[in-house]
Amino acid sequence: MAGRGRPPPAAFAVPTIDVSAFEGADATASDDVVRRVKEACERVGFFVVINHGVSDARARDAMAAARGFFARPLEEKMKIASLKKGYIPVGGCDNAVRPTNMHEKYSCSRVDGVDAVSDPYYDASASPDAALYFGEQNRWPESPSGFREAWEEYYRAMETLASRLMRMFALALGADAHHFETRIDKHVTNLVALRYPPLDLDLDARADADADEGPDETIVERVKPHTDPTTLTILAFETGEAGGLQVLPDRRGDGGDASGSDTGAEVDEWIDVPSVAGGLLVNLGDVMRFWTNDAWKSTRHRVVARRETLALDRLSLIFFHMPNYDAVVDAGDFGAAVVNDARPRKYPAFKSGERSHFNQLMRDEEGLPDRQTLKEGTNARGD
Ligand SMILES: O=C(O)CCC(=O)C(=O)O
Ligand SMILES: [Fe+2]
Repeated sequence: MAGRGRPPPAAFAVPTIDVSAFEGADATASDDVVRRVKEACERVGFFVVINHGVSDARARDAMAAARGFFARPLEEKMKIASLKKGYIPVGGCDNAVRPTNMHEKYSCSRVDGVDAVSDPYYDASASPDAALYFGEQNRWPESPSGFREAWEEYYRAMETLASRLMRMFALALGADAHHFETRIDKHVTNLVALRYPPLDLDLDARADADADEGPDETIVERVKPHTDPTTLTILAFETGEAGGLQVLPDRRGDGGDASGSDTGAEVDEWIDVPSVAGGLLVNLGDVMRFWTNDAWKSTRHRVVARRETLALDRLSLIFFHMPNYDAVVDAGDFGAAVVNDARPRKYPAFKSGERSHFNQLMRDEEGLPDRQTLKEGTNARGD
């Protein structure tokens, strides 16, 4: 998939960042990791991390467990059906971002700490917010055996990695490394497995034989263009390859090039996400975009199948990191680093939960058929 068409200008390529030196003995090397992460966040909002501290086996085991679960009979899977925490079959829910006939899904939320009912934050009877996030328990498949353990371990590994990334972000924004700690220590993150079955479609019947630079009829969107509502999202792919995941860098505004050159104005093409052995793909979501007053990108992405990948049975494992639902997202936290004469303040502070994927309020206010859907050329994201 990579290598189709022209390579993206360097400013928009998805970089690979070795994060092993972060918080290590060599302060200069650690600073360098932060500098590279900052650059990626400003330019493209996507990067691949390597030497991230999550063993390959963790991801492999969680993937294998998901694959094993999806292979179970439908009646068995439906025993743990749930829109929020559990199974959704192919065709099982109305979702404008992910066409529902193109995937089945399993998800869980927090695996530790949520039983602390003495803390009203977790007590579903204490507030509508608590009920929204903690009114339902995770639903674990009975088979394959070891599913729950594999997922819990992976979830914890993702929590650790997300916290590390958030420390990098804090430093990159000129704040104390622990700035986000009290805003994410009760996070409401979902871990989601999406299985996209092979598609039985005849693309040639839809378009001319030459599909290479072709119009949209030559591809099928397994996931439509959207931004994530998250702080950050961490993706792993079963084959190690992104398999059709593409990004559309934002060419509005400052174009993403810190040098002020015009590369930003040139890109209007979807860019294939590179495959990097042992890498995990990280992207910023809307929460970080709001938190940085648009200095950082929450970049549109989608998943496509082309003729040669229609038969691919694709599996992705996605950690949609969301802060505490009561965390205040305020660009003022970072002072002149993100709010200055050249970049006047765009958003009032808001509580993270007001814009989360479980919350339908913004969707209505923004007139969206789906809260994640972006309409070209409009302020559909609430700005
Ligand atoms: O499955 C994937 O690779 C990405 C899906 C995605 O972007 C999403 O669900 O937000
Ligand atoms: Fe996404």
